[in-house]
This record gives sequence, structure tokens and C-alpha cells, in this order.
Amino acid sequence: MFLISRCFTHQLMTFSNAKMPPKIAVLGAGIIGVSSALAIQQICQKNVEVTIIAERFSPDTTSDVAAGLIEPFLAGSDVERVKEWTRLTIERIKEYMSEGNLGAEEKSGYWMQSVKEVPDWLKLMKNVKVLNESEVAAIRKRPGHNFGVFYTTWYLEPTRYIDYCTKKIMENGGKIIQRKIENIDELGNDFDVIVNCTGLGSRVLFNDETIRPCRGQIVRVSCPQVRHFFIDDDFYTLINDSCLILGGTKDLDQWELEVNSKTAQKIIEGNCQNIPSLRHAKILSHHIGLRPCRPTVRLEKEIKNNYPPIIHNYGHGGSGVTIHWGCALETAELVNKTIIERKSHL
Ligand SMILES: Cc1cc2nc3c(=O)[nH]c(=O)nc-3n(C[C@H](O)[C@H](O)[C@H](O)COP(=O)(O)OP(=O)(O)OC[C@H]3O[C@@H](n4cnc5c(N)ncnc54)[C@H](O)[C@@H]3O)c2cc1C
Ligand SMILES: CC(C)CC(=O)C(=O)O
Repeated sequence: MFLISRCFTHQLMTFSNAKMPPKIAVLGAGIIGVSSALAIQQICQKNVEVTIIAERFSPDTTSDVAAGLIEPFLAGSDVERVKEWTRLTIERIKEYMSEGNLGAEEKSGYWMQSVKEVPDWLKLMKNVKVLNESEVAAIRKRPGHNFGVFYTTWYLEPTRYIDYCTKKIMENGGKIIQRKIENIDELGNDFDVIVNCTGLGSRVLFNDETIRPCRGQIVRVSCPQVRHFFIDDDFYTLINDSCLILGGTKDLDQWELEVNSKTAQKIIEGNCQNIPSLRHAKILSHHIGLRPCRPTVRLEKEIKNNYPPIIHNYGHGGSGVTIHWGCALETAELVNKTIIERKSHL
């Protein structure tokens, strides 16, 4: 009886609230959650009530650790979808930059490779130049630098951008609840659609063991004279408005959130070998993030008996900034279609 009544109640709730704007719960407040919430408000022409529910908010999310370099990395095997999401995100970043926002710039640099790679997504970049032998020899900093590509991409600083999106969401009447959801049963019949942007949290919340942590450690430094990014198989120096981000670890199934000082030293040393002027850098801070890695990004609608429709948008690996807006738009279209279908059944 309970199940039937619950299901009936849900339908009844929807029926009885036919005149009220549909209530959308967005679980997660990282770059994926906030951008999805904003895209939903925009595509549903604000005829929705969006509530973001999250355990952690910026600057305490994985998203805040990212340098925000725009290029697919550990993004799973759906390469064509990832490329299209990247293209849409680049368009978004150009728009964001044209509004005069800080924390987003075009940036050029080198990707030095031990095995030659010229991925299709490079077609989305500017000034792409596959280095010839003499150019490789001129740039090479270590034996593993056998090939290289020069290109111009963008960066989008996540913390500033999340703040920008959050302000707009609130201006559009959005709500925010700080809370860890242990089970989606807790949401009861309060919402018409649930949007899951919980990243690695989906492993427990939605029992998805295909999403795994890929631990990344970074060091933020100040060294204004470095003006190009430099990436190789093991290390990277990326650039933001007022600091550089030195990285490169990618340890699968490692959950440790404590900074490892030996790893930090290795990251600094390795990047100094690539860019000797980094020896004059001032160390600012150390950070750890657990990339939400999955064989593919899960962006789809799930219908579960006795629950509102669930739109999943999680598992962006090392590319959540790079593909966020393409994913947000696709998520918002799924939400809008769900609302329209629901209205047509009333
Ligand atoms: C070191 C490092 C460098 C990176 N560099 C880049 C880069 O240069 N470019 C790029 O594109 N990407 C980069 N990434 C990847 C990018 O950071 C991630 O893909 C992105 O942050 C994922 O965003 P998200 O919103 O899904 O996850 P998160 O930012 O982790 O947000 C998840 C949200 O869900 C909430 N949540 C989870 N479970 C629950 C629950 N049960 N109840 C309530 N709330 C819950 C959390 O509190 C949080 O608000 C990097 C990642 C790391 C670690
Ligand atoms: C783009 C890479 C160089 C960095 C990244 O995305 C990561 O460390 O997850």
C-alpha cells in the first residue's frame, strides 16, 4: 500500500502542483552542479524552481583545485561527445571573457610527448603547430621529449566562475541548501526532477562503482616571468591570472586527501627541469583533488519506480572545466523535455 500510495502521492503532488513551477533539485555545487543549475534556469526560461543541495560548496570542492586548462584529459572513451562538449564550453568561455570577467584567458604553450599524439580535439585549439625535429630539439628538456605540439587554448578559473554562476542562479530565484544526502529517499516528493551532479559522490549515492577517484596533487606558485604552459607525460605548469599551477600526479583509486611532501618536492623538481626559471618561484599553497573518473561521462535520464526522474551528469574525470557547459546544456535540455512530457500528461 505504501509503495502505491507513494507513487500515487507523487503523481498527485505533480497534479496538484500543476500551476506551481516545477521544482528541480540539483545535487552538487561543483562546476558541474552550478553550471547545470544555471543552464536549467536559462533553457526552462526561469519557469522552474531550482534548489542546489550540496555537502560542500566552493572553495571546498574538487572543482576549486583545478587549474581550469581547457583540454580533454581522463575524460573517458566518448571522444566525439567530449569534443562537442568542449567546443560548446569554449564558446561559453569566449562569451564570459567578452563580459570582462577575470579568471579566463587564452594561453599558449607546449605539450611535449614521449609517444606522438595529435588528438582530434586539437582542431578546437588555435595556432596549432606540430613541432618538427629541430623545434623539438630546441624545446626538449628531458630524454622523454621525443615529439611536441605548440597550441593556444584557454583557461577558466573554477572558483571565480562558480561564484559568477552562483550569483546568477540566486538572481534567478534559485535556492541553496547545505546538506549531505545519504539516500535520495530523503528528498521524498519534494521535487519534480532530480539532477545528479555529485561527482565522485555518485559512487555511494547511486551505487556506481565504475566511478573511481584519480588523485591529483598540485602546487600553486608565483613566478610572473613564466608566460607559457608546459605539459609532458609526468609534469605540467599551467597558468592562471595570478599564479602558476604545478602538477601532474594521477593516481587511480587513491583516496588520500593529505598533501604528500615528497610528492610536492617531486612535482616542483620535475617542473623546474622543464622550466628552469621556476627555481625562483615563490611557493603559495599545496592542494589535493580526487578526479571523478569513469569509463564515460554519465549524462542520461534514469526513471526509477516511485522516484522523480533523475538526470545524471557526473564522471568528468580530469575534464570537468573543459566540458562543463556542453554537459550543462545537454542536462538542461533533458530537464526541459522531462517537464514538457510531464505537463502533456496532466
Ligand atoms: C589536481 C586536479 C587538476 C585538474 N585540472 C583540470 C583542468 O585543468 N581542466 C579541467 O577541465 N579539469 C580539471 N580537473 C578536473 C575537474 O576538477 C573535475 O572534472 C571537476 O571538478 C568535476 O566537477 P564536479 O562538479 O563533478 O565535482 P566536484 O567539484 O567534486 O563537486 C561535487 C559536488 O557534489 C557534492 N556531493 C557529493 N556527494 C554528495 C552527497 N552525497 N550529498 C550532497 N552533496 C554531495 C559535493 O559536496 C560537491 O559540491 C582537475 C582535477 C584535479 C583533481
Ligand atoms: C589538462 C591537464 C594538463 C591537467 C588536468 O586536467 C588534470 O590534472 O586533471
